[in-house]
Amino acid sequence: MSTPQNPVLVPGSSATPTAPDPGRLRRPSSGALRRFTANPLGVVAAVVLAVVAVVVALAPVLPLADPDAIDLFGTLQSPGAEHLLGTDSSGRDVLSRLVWGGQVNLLGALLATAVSAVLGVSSGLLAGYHAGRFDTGASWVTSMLQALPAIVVLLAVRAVAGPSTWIAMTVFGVMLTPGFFRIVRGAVQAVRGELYVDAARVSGLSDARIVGRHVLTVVRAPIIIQCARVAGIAIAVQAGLQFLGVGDKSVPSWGAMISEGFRKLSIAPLLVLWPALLVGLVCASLMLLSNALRDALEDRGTATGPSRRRARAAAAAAGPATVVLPEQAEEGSALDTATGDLLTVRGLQVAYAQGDGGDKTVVHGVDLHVDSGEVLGLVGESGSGKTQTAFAVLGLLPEGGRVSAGSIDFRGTDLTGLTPGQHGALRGTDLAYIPQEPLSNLDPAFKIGYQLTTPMRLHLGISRREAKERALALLARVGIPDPARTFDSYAHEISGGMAQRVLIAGAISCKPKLLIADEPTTALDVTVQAEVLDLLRDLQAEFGMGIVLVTHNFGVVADICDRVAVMQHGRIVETGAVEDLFARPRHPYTRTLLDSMVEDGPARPYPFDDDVLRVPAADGAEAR
Ligand SMILES: Nc1ncnc2c1ncn2[C@@H]1O[C@H](COP(=O)(O)OP(=O)(O)OP(=O)(O)O)[C@@H](O)[C@H]1O
Repeated sequence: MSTPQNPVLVPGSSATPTAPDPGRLRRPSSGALRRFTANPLGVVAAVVLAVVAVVVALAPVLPLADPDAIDLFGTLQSPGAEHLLGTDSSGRDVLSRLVWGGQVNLLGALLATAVSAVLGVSSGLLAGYHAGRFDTGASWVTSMLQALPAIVVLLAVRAVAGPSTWIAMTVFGVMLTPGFFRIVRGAVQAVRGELYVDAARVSGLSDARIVGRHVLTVVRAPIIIQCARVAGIAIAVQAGLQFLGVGDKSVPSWGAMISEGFRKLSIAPLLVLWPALLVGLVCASLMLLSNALRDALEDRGTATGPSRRRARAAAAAAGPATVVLPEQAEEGSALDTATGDLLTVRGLQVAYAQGDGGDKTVVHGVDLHVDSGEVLGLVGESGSGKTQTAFAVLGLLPEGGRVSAGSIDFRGTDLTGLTPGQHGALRGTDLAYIPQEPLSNLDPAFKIGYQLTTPMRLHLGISRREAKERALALLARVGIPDPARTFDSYAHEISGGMAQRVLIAGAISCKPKLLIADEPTTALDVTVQAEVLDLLRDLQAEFGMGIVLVTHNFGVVADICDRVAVMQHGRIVETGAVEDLFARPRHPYTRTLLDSMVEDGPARPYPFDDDVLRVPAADGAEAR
């Protein structure tokens, strides 16, 4: 198995909120609104911003004086009935110029925010989700942008492109891209390592859907917060440029008004007060709003605990309740060329590209065979290559891994010749997977019901209501005592055993032809282990599917498997019917594994004859 990944978190700073722990976040809900309205500072800030935005937007229809009308006989007037906030050194109405100036400043800030959000979020999503060269290139570009002094760049742009506020704010938006990029990239990298994302992949969801469904949910809150912060920064910088006289002087602006008021400070101190007050008020409100949003959106309550991938252990997520959909399941088969055999693996090699240009082969010429309705145990100690073999069949080898030789014949089609898209179309339908860590394979941001019904609706094109009915039926079938309640629960609200049943429900929902279960009981306590094995056995009999059960536990093999293949160092060293192999293990490695099982004791009593089970213990005495 590969090394667990740690989430890449972005260090917090005034302009850069930390990327959230995806395991901690849940979907923004009405609770977020409640938390937000409970924060008086946030509410006041939102009201202030709303009032300013509405007044500025209504400038053309409000009964305001012409902001550019010069009155040389009425300069520097104090506030009065005719000019509520007085006049400037050219006799222009200050209130009118403030309101009209807001259009330039607020729209400029909006432009900068939109540019930086669109560029930063899209590049962050791509870099975080796909990594590789784009990540390297985008990280390099954003580092370079961060190193550039924004004001100097904006002055240079002014010199080259003229005083246009829109050009300046577009460039400034590009310069603010790294903030969004780093937040999103960090969050996506953390989410990408989550098992529930692999689960979604196995359930047949496309990358775009996975990003939309699992990834954007996690980064939504920090993006909103960052938007508020960037808008505040853009207003402040814009006003600063206008103050320096490098803005567009043909239209009123807050910065230019501050500049003029500053020059007349000794004779008309109020002139600087109004625009400075407005800039301060808007910037402070944006900051307070972003803090309130952070508190409201990121306070999701109960933690589910860190859940990091155990290599690429992907899980079968959800599909339709095929207990009531046998005909669709048959039609849903992506392979039309079925033969009598289900899975035949010949000479399978899995290799990983190494930094020195060479290959590291981790699976060496594995041969396997599984018939429909047969349960094959794939046994071996940790690192023997069981999971790599299973992932090769699923088409989910981790980055850098590939099938370097051999064939995987699944119902008459060689899976090694399929494109990733074709292989993906089989996952969640003909091929299903049950993982080892059930809770980690459920997205903490979504209710169980949503996770069950979404792939169901995708694969079968059924309505939300129909999908719910089928999901409830399926939950009942796998032995969930209160399906409706579990349907409406989050992952952290159910036990590990229930989570495993939910995943089994998802895995069998498309009536798969082949189910690969990777140590499906390891994370469960002994009683629940037995129940889950019983369930698997019942479902296998009911659906007639083939099962490959990856395990290191011969007790589990004895409990449920028909045949067993023993792996060591990436090779199958022995294979045979379970009874034969238990009675007459031929390979020394198999004997060692059996001996260790005998010492530990079986998971529970074997389902077959006592005589068969007597295997020689290490000291030569018979043991079971
Ligand atoms: N991403 C990877 N890059 C290189 N080698 C890898 C990678 N993932 C796994 N391996 C190697 O492949 C070999 C087989 O690993 P695999 O995960 O199949 O073992 P396993 O039998 O499933 O063990 P476990 O029971 O611990 O999961 C190991 O030697 C492991 O180091």
